Amino acid sequence: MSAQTSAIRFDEVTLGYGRRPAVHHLDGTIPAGSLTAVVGPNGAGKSTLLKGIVGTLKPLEGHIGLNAPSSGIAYLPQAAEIDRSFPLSVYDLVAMGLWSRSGLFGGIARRDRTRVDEALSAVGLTGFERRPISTLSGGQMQRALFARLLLQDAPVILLDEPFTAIDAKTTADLLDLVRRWHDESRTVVAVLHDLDMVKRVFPHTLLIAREPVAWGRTPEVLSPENLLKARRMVEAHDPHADVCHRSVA
Ligand SMILES: Nc1ncnc2c1ncn2[C@@H]1O[C@H](COP(=O)(O)OP(=O)(O)OP(=O)(O)O)[C@@H](O)[C@H]1O
Repeated sequence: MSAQTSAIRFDEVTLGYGRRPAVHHLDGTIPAGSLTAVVGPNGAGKSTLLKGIVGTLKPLEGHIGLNAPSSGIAYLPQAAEIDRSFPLSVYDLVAMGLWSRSGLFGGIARRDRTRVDEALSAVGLTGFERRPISTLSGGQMQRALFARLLLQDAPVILLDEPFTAIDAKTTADLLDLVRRWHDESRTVVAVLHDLDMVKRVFPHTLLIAREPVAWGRTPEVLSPENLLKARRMVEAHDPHADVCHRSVA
């Protein structure tokens, strides 16, 4: 897949809640097959950005173009947004990854059962099939959610803080899956706070602080000057500001 093909394109996008912008002046592309980290201080708009790409949040202004149908996006929200009290077994949670192909009532064929078993094995959860998800540890739950992503088989994968409060072994195992997706030329975008991990694993980074601060190759983006600028921009942000109509430079 050509690195020049765009998977996601932002045209002067503003995303927000009500009329309050959370992210604005977003203009640029995420190339197909790229592995991009989204970093920035708390409240910088990282989760908002992913919601805009998934389509659960419509832009207040501008346009987000996807080079794939919305069913071609697999999205892992922050752990806090996932309701684990829902009475669901690990097997059923993971098998939900097949819905985009089988449909809600399509039933699971024998071949699909093998695929669910393989996904569970790939994340080290063989033997957990019948466990209610409410009984899983945080790390086991994250493994199950990655197994579901595996089955979704999507060309674009969005991960919101996938390794927060996850131990080193689980993080290493799940990072291997991220690398595998990248090797398979999928487009992966992950919101992360661990800058050492970003430098080690993610070739491209978008640093945001309510608007892009820097976007490009990770070593240049994560300069001390850019990180300081991002922190200051978030601190200086006026939470009551309305949509701003700055013209594009
Ligand atoms: N549902 C909502 N309604 C109103 N405001 C919201 C909503 N969700 C987020 N915000 C606000 O939008 C801004 C950006 O939030 P967002 O969650 O995107 O930041 P973030 O960079 O992901 O932060 P963190 O690193 O803390 O997860 C914040 O000021 C937040 O309070």
